Order: sequence, then C-alpha cells, then structure tokens
Amino acid sequence: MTEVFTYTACRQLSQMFFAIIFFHISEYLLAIMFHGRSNVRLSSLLISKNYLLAMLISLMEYAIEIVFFPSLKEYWWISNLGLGMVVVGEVMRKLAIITAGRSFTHLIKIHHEEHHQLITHGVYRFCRHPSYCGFFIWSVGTQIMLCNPIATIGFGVVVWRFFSQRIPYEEYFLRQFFGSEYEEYARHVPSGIPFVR
Ligand SMILES: C[S@@+](CC[C@H](N)C(=O)[O-])C[C@H]1O[C@@H](n2cnc3c(N)ncnc32)[C@H](O)[C@@H]1O
Repeated sequence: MTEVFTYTACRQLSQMFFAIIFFHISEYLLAIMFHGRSNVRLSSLLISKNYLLAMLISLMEYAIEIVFFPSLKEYWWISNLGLGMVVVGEVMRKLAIITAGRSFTHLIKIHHEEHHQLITHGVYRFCRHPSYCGFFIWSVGTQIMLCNPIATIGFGVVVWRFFSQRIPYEEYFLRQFFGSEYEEYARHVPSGIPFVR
C-alpha cells in the first residue's frame, strides 16, 4: 500500500510540477522571442496571487485526499486523460502564440499599434481565442490529472468566468481596431470557450 501511495504521489505530482514549470517558462521565452527582452516584464510569466492561491488550494486538496482517500488517486485512466488534456491545451496555446506572433500580447491592447494585424489563419481559423481555449483545457486538465474532483470543478468555473468577462472586453477593442473585418470573422468563427458567443 505504502509503495503504491509513494509511486502514485511521486508520478502525479512530478507531472504537475513539470507541466507548470514548462508552461510558464515557455510563455516567458516566447514573449522574449516576439517582443524582445527589453519589452518583456516578469508578469509575462503569468503568475498572479490568485493563480498561486488556486494552485496552493489544489495541492492542499491533493494532500488531504491522498492521505484520507488514497484510492481516489488510483483512477489512472482519469489521471492519464488529464495528462492528455494538459498536452493538448499546452500545444494549442503555444500554436496560438506562435501564429499570432507580435500581435499576441499578454496584456490586452487598448490602442491600435501599427504592427498589430488581425490574425485569422492557423489555429485562429478554428476559434477566435485559441490561447484561452488552450489555457482552459490545460488548467482543468491539471486537476483531472491529479484526480482532484473539487478543484476540477473549481478551476473550470473560475477560468470560465474569467474568460467570459475578458473576451467581450478584448473584442470591444478588436472591433474598434479592425471594424467590419473583425465582425465578419466573429460571425463565422466560434470563441473557443463553451457558451461564450
Ligand atoms: C493574451 S492575447 C490573446 C489572444 C486571443 N484572445 C487568443 O486567445 O488566442 C491578447 C491580445 O491579443 C490580441 N488579439 C486577440 N485576438 C486577435 C486576433 N485574432 N488577431 C490579432 N490580435 C488579436 C488582442 O488585441 C490582445 O491585445
């Protein structure tokens, strides 16, 4: 029993830490690649207080459950499904960043800059917000990978609410920058976040 417990915790937690470290370092490096070192702040690591709190709560849930309900963590098909979601979400987000290039900024642009072009090709052909869709899949996937039922629901609700408010705000400016071109794009391509038009 102890051996299984150790293997399970070691494997699931190391997958989690690798996923987090890879996600943030690659975000930072891509930001430097497209915007130059002098234009990139540490905020491009995308680590906020709320994010740290959410990750801490998820690790607390994991610790409590692996001690009191260890069998909950032994559903390997669920954990592997989560791992698959982490990979798919990560690939989707990074494809979005690489496709949009300089048009992709971590902060929402509220003034039109010359180099900012409307991107509608690559992954942007399938949804208007592939990086948000990728992050949504990635973040919920991390909790499914840990077999954390409460944090899975919590992450899903919080991340969905965050993007359901951010998308209309972001698109208000995209409509100002690109006018009818963006209207036409938005008419034919879904947002990529469930139930967000
Ligand atoms: C964090 S990026 C997210 C981009 C997009 N929402 C996504 O999920 O892939 C935010 C910046 O991308 C820009 N942006 C969003 N969609 C865009 C598009 N289709 N073409 C060009 N810029 C876009 C916005 O103006 C904003 O400054």
